[in-house]
Amino acid sequence: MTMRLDYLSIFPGYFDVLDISLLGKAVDNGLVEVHAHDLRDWTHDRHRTVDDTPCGGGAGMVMKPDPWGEAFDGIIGIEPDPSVHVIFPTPSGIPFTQSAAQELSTVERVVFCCGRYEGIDHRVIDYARTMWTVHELSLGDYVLNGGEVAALAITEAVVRLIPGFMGNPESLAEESFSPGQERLLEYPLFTRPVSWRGMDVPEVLMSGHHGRIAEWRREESLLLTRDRRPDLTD
Ligand SMILES: Nc1cc(-c2ccc3ccn(Cc4ccccc4)c3c2)n[nH]1
Repeated sequence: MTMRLDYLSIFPGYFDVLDISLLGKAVDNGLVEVHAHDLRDWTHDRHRTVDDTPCGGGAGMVMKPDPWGEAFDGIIGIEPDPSVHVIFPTPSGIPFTQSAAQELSTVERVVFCCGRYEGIDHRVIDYARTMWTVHELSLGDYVLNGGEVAALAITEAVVRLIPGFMGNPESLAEESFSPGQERLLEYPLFTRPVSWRGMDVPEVLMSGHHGRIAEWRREESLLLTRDRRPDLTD
């Protein structure tokens, strides 16, 4: 199946990068179809206005609902369709996780709504919820200037899980946060040269003793996880 990805933003150029590298390959082999749209194409005033002052006062500007509604009508349609997944990256969203990426990788159509300013008029999200399957997602507890970078990160996490996308799917299965993997951080990786600037690859990895190597890797993962992500060891 081909996944269709749409991006609505006042900076559609952010998504030119999707034509490069692995994602570009996914586009070439028909796994995904990418369409970026400029929200200002659905404005009608001379200044192509997309924002206004917040009702109730407060700092900054809020994105007007009208352009979003007209863009939805033009890009998605006016009939409800729960098979369409609409994603609003937002600092107040639920944390985006690998399991959410896993679920989204089976969806046929995803529309990213990338806000700017202080955010989007809430009626836009409320309207979208009456029409499609909506996800308000946060990338983490840090503040971005808009939804575009979050949309790119979510896209990469999702598209790489589409069957047929990654050359060797077994490498996906081994990754941290993959289903079935207990949530451990990745052990340290090494490759040739064996000695580099006075530092050697741990001998066990050169021993050819697969049992000992697996044991060393597990121990390293446990130590790293306990040290950096005690929250994962609950
Ligand atoms: N995880 C995550 C997501 C975002 C995010 C997503 C979309 C938007 C749209 C406007 N902003 C700017 C903003 C900054 C602070 C408070 C409110 C809005 C956004 C930030 N930041 N961090």
